[in-house]
Amino acid sequence: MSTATTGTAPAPAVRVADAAVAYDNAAVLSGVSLDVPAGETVAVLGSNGSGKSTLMRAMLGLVPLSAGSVELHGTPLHRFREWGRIGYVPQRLSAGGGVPATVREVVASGQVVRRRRLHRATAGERAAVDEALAAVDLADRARDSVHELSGGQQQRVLIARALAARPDTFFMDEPMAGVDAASQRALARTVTRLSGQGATVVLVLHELGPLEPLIGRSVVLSGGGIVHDGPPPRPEGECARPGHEHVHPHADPDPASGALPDIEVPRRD
Ligand SMILES: Nc1ncnc2c1ncn2[C@@H]1O[C@H](COP(=O)(O)OP(=O)(O)OP(=O)(O)O)[C@@H](O)[C@H]1O
Repeated sequence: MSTATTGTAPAPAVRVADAAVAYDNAAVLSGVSLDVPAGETVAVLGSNGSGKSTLMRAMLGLVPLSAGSVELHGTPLHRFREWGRIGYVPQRLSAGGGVPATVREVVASGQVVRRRRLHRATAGERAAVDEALAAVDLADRARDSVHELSGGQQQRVLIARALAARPDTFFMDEPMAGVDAASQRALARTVTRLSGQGATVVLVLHELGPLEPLIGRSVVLSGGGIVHDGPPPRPEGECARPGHEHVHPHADPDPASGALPDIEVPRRD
């Protein structure tokens, strides 16, 4: 596995430099810059429509930049070829045109990018699929159609699909959305394990939830740009009470960093 280097320091897993994205000429992001060092776990937070998914999709070249650049592991996106290193968990399972697919088939499809050409799965690949299914507690549903699964279970299938290719850099877009509490804890354990193994994990989240102990850095989007990049804002006092559902930077220990807006985080049940 190669990692491009600049001098002696390894290249960041992700480098976004002065990036802008517009849909139909309407700016969604502008002047966004951030580095995610290899091995780091970062949460991207922000209110609905603040551009979290757009930023993640831009990091993967799934939406075009109108300005700026993105590098993955030191390589400009347009030249990046090591897609086997990348595991992407999109926000939700696409309808898929009603094509019947078993849970196992969908999970195994995550390995296609690893394969040079179509061939029967090797024992190692089958083992990786079994491992991924076990990691999300769906081993007993492997033969079922994904369409029979609940939304939360389908989300776990997407996570298993990303795990099956054994990438080292994960992009997860709201992996907790619509996932029951037990699955959320299982996912938190999975992310903890990946992080412990040195993986880079970029998560779009509405709230930190069970992932909170893992998140040392949060990037908060608002008004098309980054308004906070550092330790996650911690709720205190009134805002720490159960049912209080927003994340915002409270007493800022560093007055020089300026005032930061409240970030409303709606509950998603
Ligand atoms: N394909 C698209 N075409 C046009 N506008 C889009 C498209 N995708 C997103 N947008 C708009 O861009 C803005 C940012 O959307 P995005 O999904 O990135 O935000 P988000 O922070 O991930 O929101 P949410 O928390 O609701 O998922 C929104 O105003 C959205 O309506």
